[in-house]
Amino acid sequence: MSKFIVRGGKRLTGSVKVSGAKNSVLPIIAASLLAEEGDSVIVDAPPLDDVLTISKVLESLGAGVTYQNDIIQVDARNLSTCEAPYEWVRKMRASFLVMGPLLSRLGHTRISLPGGCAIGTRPIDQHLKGFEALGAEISLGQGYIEAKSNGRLRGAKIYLDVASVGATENIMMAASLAEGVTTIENAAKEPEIVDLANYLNSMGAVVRGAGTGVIRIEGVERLHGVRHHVIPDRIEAGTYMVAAAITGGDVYVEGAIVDHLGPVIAKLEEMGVTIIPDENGVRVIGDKPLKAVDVKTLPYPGFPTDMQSQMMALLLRSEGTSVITETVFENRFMHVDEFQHMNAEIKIEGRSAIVTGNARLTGAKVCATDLRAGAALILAGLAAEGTTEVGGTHHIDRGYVHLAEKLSGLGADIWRVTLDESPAEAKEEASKPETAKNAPSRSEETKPRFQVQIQPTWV
Ligand SMILES: CC(=O)N[C@H]1[C@@H](OP(=O)(O)OP(=O)(O)OC[C@H]2O[C@@H](n3ccc(=O)[nH]c3=O)[C@H](O)[C@@H]2O)O[C@H](CO)[C@@H](O)[C@@H]1O
Ligand SMILES: C=C(OP(=O)(O)O)C(=O)O
Repeated sequence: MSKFIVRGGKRLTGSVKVSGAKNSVLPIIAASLLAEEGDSVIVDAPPLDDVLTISKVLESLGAGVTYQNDIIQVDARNLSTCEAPYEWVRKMRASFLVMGPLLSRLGHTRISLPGGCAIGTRPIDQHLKGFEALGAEISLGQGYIEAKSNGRLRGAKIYLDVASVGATENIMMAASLAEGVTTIENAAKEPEIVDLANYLNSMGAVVRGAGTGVIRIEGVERLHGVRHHVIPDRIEAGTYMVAAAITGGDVYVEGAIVDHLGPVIAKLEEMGVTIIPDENGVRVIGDKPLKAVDVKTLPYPGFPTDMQSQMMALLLRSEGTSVITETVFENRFMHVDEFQHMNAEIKIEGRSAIVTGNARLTGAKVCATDLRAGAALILAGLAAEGTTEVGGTHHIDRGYVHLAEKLSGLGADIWRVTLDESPAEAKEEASKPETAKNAPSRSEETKPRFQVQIQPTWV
């Protein structure tokens, strides 16, 4: 077990490079299961724990997976089973994204039910509704979902009750090998959907309209492996933009795609942060007092729920009172309690949080309740007086590549320590994959973690 130690008060300056997008690479790796010929080569794959998890799911299905220098290579020519085991699916909800590819390629799949998590119950009814519309028979039992089709899936018109990112992706992948045309109405429009559609199209699929509310997929008989570059992570980019603003700094976020960050940039500008975009990234300068603003999370192109907690950290430092309304997940204010340990004044009223600005944040021992909450606590720590200790680092490792290193590179006083384990933690450690278990001590995050831990068994 480890934690991040942050000593606040440093103004961040310099340049930080954004890694490949977690939420793109996960469905793209899953989609590689559709390639019956050739290897899939995925470039700019970030070395994250979630990437390891989905790779392990693919290996458990019989695919060959190697990882080196941010490139994942998948050989899915010969799959040995259609069953994705609990052991890996339980670690990460996005593992469920293998269901669409397996169903359409093999006509049968059995996957452990993904659980709820700290941010909400996260049902999968829209995924299943889509598979059923394509002709699959779905059954549930013993914690598993089974889907079977009699021959090829058949194209259908599917209206999603919620514009779910995962359901749109799963249905797009399943429909790519179906017979005939599928249309997804009220589809999610996130940039990661467009990245997946581009990937599928270069594999030989015919997907049109990704990025709009209606996606049309013309099924084909076979797909093949291709080389693909993953888009930069807009949430990681947004997190560093907030890091610059919260420390009154001047940071160039290299690789940030301005078009993907519209609502984040709009809110930062409304607060008085200076944003200077160019073709390779965006410069963020916190040179003025911060104004309070209201924020409402929405599906893309609205303000991303994955930036809500980081924005809350920043609003704590603004002049005035702000209201944050979370409309995407029903339980995504768990970080409020943790912020309160740092002297923040925040009141929850239904789906809104009333954030009192001008907080004199003080360092405290806090715990990441989910991935973005962890990042937000670190951001608050950067602006707090004294030392903040952020536990629950396994959440942060799911989605941020070398977070402490990147922030240190900007002048932050942050490092990582390994703690002695209690018996319960040792048990949890024992259930981790061998590669992670045998990892060298993470006494300080000075080395690329993923390569140290994972490469030996993957390559
Ligand atoms: C790996 C990945 O890409 N994760 C992202 C993805 O998660 P994920 O794909 O799980 O999120 P969804 O877009 O599916 O969820 C959005 C909302 O729809 C609901 N819902 C979803 C599916 C369903 O079948 N029924 C249903 O009711 C969810 O409970 C939630 O309230 O989009 C979220 C919303 O932008 C982001 O926070 C996550 O970072
Ligand atoms: C909620 C997130 O991811 P996931 O859907 O993988 O849990 C996130 O990236 O903030």
